[in-house]
Amino acid sequence: MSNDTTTLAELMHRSENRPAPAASAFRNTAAGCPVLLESRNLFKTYRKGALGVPVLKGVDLEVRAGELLAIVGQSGSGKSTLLHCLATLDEPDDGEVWFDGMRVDNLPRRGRDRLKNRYFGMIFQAYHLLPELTALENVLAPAMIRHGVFSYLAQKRQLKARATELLETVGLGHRLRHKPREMSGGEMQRTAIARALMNEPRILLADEPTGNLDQATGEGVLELLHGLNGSASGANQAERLTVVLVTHDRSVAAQADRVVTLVEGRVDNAGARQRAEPAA
Ligand SMILES: Nc1ncnc2c1ncn2[C@@H]1O[C@H](COP(=O)(O)OP(=O)(O)OP(=O)(O)O)[C@@H](O)[C@H]1O
Repeated sequence: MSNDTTTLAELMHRSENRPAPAASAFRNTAAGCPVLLESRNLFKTYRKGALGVPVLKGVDLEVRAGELLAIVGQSGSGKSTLLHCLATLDEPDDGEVWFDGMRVDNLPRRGRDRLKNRYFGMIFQAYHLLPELTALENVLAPAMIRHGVFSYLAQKRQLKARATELLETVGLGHRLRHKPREMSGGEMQRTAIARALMNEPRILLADEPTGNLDQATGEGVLELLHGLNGSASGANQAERLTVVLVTHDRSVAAQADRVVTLVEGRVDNAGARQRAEPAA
């Protein structure tokens, strides 16, 4: 059964049996926004038989709390690989990933699973909903994993109310009992967004969330992500949800606070663009 009061430090300490890093590991940017998620000199090569395909070639990236960061680049430049490494879904060959002042790339599997379930909300191009579950059950799934069976059952009424509210927030109050095959692409992606929010994540990591949607539906999903991030509505930084968005669509990226471009597995610093610092 999960322990909800577990802090990230405890999670790492327990998993690795070593002391939590010093507080100095938590760095601040010039704008006063703490770095929430960070890659340091990340390398990743995919192996195909004797052949190696180097995909990430030393990526340094800082994601600041409260910002909406877009990662762009040509097809094959390594965007999804980088996002997957940041989300600890994939392991880099070299380099480090830090979340909220903790090194997380080297956590054992169980620690990574807890980290993802508790702190990261993932959104994928292909939705990745469970086909046999209704929209409501899909949204509840991360809560079942987080709390464990007995604790989940004990709080089922409250959790169901929260999942229902989230589906209402994404405009799907009328689709609670629909299964994925009974939903449109936009509805499936909205369900996936509600699911990503269920455990109140610190950060949303979205991999081409509009890639399978027509333009109007995609714009609706983006509007939703912007609303969740809160910068467009002027929410103060503490209230904002950090969002990292991988996209090949420049018009999508144009609406982000900051854009990082990958070119053949490296960050193109010359192409960096910043719209505005999120206000402290
Ligand atoms: N599991 C894998 N095994 C082997 N090669 C892979 C694997 N996953 C990705 N690649 C290769 O790594 C490179 C980068 O892939 P990645 O999906 O990160 O790029 P991308 O920038 O997200 O591309 P796209 O915009 O087309 O989705 C590609 O050349 C791809 O073929």
